[in-house]
Amino acid sequence: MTWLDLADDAPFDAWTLPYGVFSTPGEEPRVGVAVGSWVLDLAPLAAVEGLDGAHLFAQRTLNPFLAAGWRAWDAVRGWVLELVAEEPRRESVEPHLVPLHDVELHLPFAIADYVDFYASQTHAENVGQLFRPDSPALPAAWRHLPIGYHGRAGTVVPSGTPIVRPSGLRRVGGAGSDVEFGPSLRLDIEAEAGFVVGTPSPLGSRVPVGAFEEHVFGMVLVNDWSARDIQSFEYVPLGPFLGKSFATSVSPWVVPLAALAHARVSPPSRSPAVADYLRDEEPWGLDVDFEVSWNGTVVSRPPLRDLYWTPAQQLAHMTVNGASLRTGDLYASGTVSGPRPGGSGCFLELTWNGAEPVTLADGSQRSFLEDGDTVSIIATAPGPDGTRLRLGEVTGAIAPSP
Ligand SMILES: O=C(O)/C=C/C(=O)CC(=O)CC(=O)O
Ligand SMILES: [Ca+2]
Ligand SMILES: [Mg+2]
Repeated sequence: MTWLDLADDAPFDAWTLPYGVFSTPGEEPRVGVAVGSWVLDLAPLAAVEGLDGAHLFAQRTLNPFLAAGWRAWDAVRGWVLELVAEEPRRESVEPHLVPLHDVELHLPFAIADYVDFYASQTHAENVGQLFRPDSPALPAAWRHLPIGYHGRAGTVVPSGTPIVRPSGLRRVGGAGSDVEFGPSLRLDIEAEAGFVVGTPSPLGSRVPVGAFEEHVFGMVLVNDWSARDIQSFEYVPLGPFLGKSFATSVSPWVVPLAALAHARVSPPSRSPAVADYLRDEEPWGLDVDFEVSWNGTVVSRPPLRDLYWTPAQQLAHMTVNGASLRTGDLYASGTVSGPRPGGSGCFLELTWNGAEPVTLADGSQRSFLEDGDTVSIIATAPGPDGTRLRLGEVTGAIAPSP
């Protein structure tokens, strides 16, 4: 399938071909595609090949390429697939392969708006029980529409950025205790899939479920860091605010939707029947498996396939009121927690709000994040011919409160 010599443990294969922004010492950041253990430097290669639109790659963000639309995305992916598949191209391609370990990776696109959903039924039921023990586990609207909130686009950071422990007002001793200001004592993660909008839509128009592939370019891995103590004190009635806006990490490589063709599955059946604008004819459930490591110990494997609302429905919902889309909009699935044990997408659920700490490989116990802790989230999905694709990694370490 490729003339490249790909090690079994290489970060990527010759099919996923994710896009990112990289730089080498002394050179400007620019667009590349990851293949095996290399980055394909697209701008000079496109220039050599006389490709239309080579300028889209000599850029510090993916946004110009994202804005070029789905025909351009398809054409460039087709070209890159040829480059790595056809032996006669080897001579012209090889000079433009940069070893991944020699590059610095940047935020891949300038984030326009950031939305976060709440689409995992298991997660919503668990958080409902923990935060609102006297109410039904699922909010009344949950099965009718994909519940979400608007996050803070300016604090979306690339994988590897240190996460400074946030401070805020919270009740240290639980319900009824005094309100105190200080560093969060319940700092958590949320493993999510993020979807990247390429093609914008005008204000006042709706994007139907069926137009998902025309507007959304691809997927990133997201860690929506969450300060549970700050969040649970502040969130009624407007939802998450400072408990989540301090940082959201994304993986540096954007996996095009086209690479996920073999991962598509039917979403779970829904009852009651969904409103017309949310009806999905094409299955956009995704069989992506996440793996969450805490200081190197794998603590959970959340599955995306059970997500109640697909990214296609989330896009239709975000725009049904006429809200416009912009190139670079990011919307995340919501915490991915599977219905079976071992599938928790956050530590709030994994440790049942700290009541059931986990033991890491070094023997230490954890309920929430301590300073110096590192969390890494990776994901895989089915690829062509029974292969398993690696979809990258999002990682971050906790820095102490200043
Ligand atoms: O139910 C709540 O009050 C809060 C829920 C969350 O913290 C989850 C959230 O950010 C959305 C998600 O990731 O599923
Ligand atoms: Ca979230
Ligand atoms: Mg966040």
